[in-house]
Amino acid sequence: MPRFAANLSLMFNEVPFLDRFEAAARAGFDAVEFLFPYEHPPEAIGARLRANGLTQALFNLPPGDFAGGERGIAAFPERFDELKAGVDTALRYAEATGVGRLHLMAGLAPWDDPKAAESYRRAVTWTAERLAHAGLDLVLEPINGRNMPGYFLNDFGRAADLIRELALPNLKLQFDLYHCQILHGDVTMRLRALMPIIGHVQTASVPERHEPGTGEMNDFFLFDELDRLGYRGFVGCEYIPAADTVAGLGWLAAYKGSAR
Ligand SMILES: O=C(O)C(=O)CO
Repeated sequence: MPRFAANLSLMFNEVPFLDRFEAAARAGFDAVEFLFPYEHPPEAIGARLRANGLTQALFNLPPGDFAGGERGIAAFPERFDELKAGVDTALRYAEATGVGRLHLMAGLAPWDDPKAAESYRRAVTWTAERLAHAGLDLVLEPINGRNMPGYFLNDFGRAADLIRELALPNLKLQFDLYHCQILHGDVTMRLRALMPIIGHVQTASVPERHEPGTGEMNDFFLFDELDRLGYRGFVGCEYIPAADTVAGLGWLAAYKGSAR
């Protein structure tokens, strides 16, 4: 059975961020992920992880002004120095949390803009090499345009091509089952084709981005498929609970009960 990580940016919003670690552990999770930790000191995050026996599965590198609408800066050549400083910041959090992989967001820019494309390649290469020295993977995630209009990396094939072309050993794909279904469909076949380069998986129901098992996909089949394909990483539960987070965890109990 895959190892599920609660996404603390979307789940357990009933309590303040730092209290979500305990809430996730009490609900039965042994791993967590979140978008950004940067409003809290690294030591505070590390302490919550340790106090609750949790593993940090993933978080994102600094994305620019997220509250102001930015969704990453890697595609902007004039932001390269800021990106490099952000990597240093993220590495302090990586050390405090023991995380094994970080996600680099691209930004809102057209894929066919040559300046954006060149900037993205340079940022990805530089960041992956920097993270390699710290023993970390870098993951890239295609994101659908309904949730993030104008996002640069909005195609799984393009992401896979870039990862294969750069051929950096610690550069991998973040495969969100939800984004894949919305962007392309045929999720199982894409999992099979891309498994050798997948470094992290996320899940949510389609179309509402709620609990797995509540939408158009057979999420349990996909979780079983991850096992069949030998995936040993985490599955981040990056979904918006339909109501109360804990009340909505019936899907996890049902899946655990059905899994061999
Ligand atoms: O928006 C998403 O799906 C993300 O995972 C951003 O990191």
